[in-house]
Amino acid sequence: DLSSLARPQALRGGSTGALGAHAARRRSVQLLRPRRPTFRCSVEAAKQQVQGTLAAEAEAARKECFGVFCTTYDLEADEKTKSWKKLVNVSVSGAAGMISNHLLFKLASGEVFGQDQPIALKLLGSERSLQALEGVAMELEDSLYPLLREVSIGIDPYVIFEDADWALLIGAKPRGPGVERAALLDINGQIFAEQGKALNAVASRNVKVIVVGNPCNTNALICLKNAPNLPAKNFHALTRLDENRAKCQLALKAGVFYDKISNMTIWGNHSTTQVPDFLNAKINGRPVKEVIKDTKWLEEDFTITVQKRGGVLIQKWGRSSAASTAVSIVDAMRSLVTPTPEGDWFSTGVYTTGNPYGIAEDIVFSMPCRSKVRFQTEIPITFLPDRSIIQDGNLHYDIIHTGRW
Ligand SMILES: NC(=O)C1=CN([C@@H]2O[C@H](COP(=O)(O)OP(=O)(O)OC[C@H]3O[C@@H](n4cnc5c(N)ncnc54)[C@H](OP(=O)(O)O)[C@@H]3O)[C@@H](O)[C@H]2O)C=CC1
Ligand SMILES: O=C([O-])CC(=O)C(=O)O
Repeated sequence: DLSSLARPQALRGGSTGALGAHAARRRSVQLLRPRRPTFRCSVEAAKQQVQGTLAAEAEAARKECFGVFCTTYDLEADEKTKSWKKLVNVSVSGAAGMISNHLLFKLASGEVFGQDQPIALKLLGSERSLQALEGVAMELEDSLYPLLREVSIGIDPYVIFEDADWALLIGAKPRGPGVERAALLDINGQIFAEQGKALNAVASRNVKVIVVGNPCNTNALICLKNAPNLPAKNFHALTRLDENRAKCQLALKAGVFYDKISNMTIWGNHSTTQVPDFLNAKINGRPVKEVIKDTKWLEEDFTITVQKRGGVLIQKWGRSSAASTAVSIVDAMRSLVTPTPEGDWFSTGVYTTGNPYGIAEDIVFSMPCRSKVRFQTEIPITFLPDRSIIQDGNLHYDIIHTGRW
């Protein structure tokens, strides 16, 4: 039914309607399927009953899909796409914010999942950001990413997190100059309680959650505690930016390119209390202390530089890191879905229960992890503490990833 395909664009109006029609042709619709049924929470359903207007219908249509992304397609009918994997649903909160503005385009380009993985982006905003969110979705339309098959925008986490395979929880107030991240807890904590409940209710049972909004360790804990039906091991607090910063500083001091730095652990919180572990890190496969003889620099300057890097950046730029954070989210996701190179590891904030390091139970704490991918389907990531790999004080914590990536 072509009329139902065109309808959401016509209702939304504006110049993207024409682009939608163009893109529908470009994608050469071979097989038409009915549109997916619209999921509405009871509040929204009640609102629409009361209003009963075209505007409400347009709103509902817009929450389901956006513009050109309402076009139906059949990947199997096209030679180029028929070997592609099943669509992956990625929900992103704070989607109109600075970090997302970098991240969404990386996700859509295939940087994380590869060139045979089509993707649906479900973007969560708020009343205040809905216009901006439309702008973001329009830019995604205009980018013509072949892998980006669906985009929906909305303000209800119960809608946007439905069937999410990944939830990237970015939406939260950032700090300003001179403020510690922990001070954001009063404002931001509640967001993650609500979003945890929503994930618990509607996300894929195997959803992987990366909490970015600060203070991210505590927010991740709040989130997982509100999602008791999801595996706690699937929740992560983003400390990959700290790992990347630490690698950069070691490379700078050693005079090597940063790809020579490995085994970099960030222990603890994404805060000024974190411990970037130079004792177990390596440069060209050698312990850092064999390469960098300046112990004072390692023990004092290096640690403080990494701990305070975010704050210094805010002082200089007037706002917090956005592009490098987006890069680190991509790195963190890629590390979860690809086998970690032999002997190396990466850092992520994980739920500590059952950890092999003696870290207090029942918190979210960054530690070294490894990922093993076995290409099986729909089996959750499992953390298996493996004491046999603990050598020479190089502790790490295995993630056996058996998802479909
Ligand atoms: N873990 C890490 O390594 C890093 C974490 N961060 C954190 O990520 C978060 C997002 O940063 P960034 O994208 O730069 O921020 P932006 O201000 O650009 O966007 C944040 C989004 O969060 C939403 N939000 C929810 N509540 C509030 C609030 N009370 N005040 C303002 N915005 C709110 C807004 O979206 P809407 O209106 O749609 O809800 C807004 O668009 C921050 O908490 C920041 O501290 C930043 C860098 C690194
Ligand atoms: O410093 C901030 O507030 C933002 C952030 O978490 C970082 O850049 O590490």
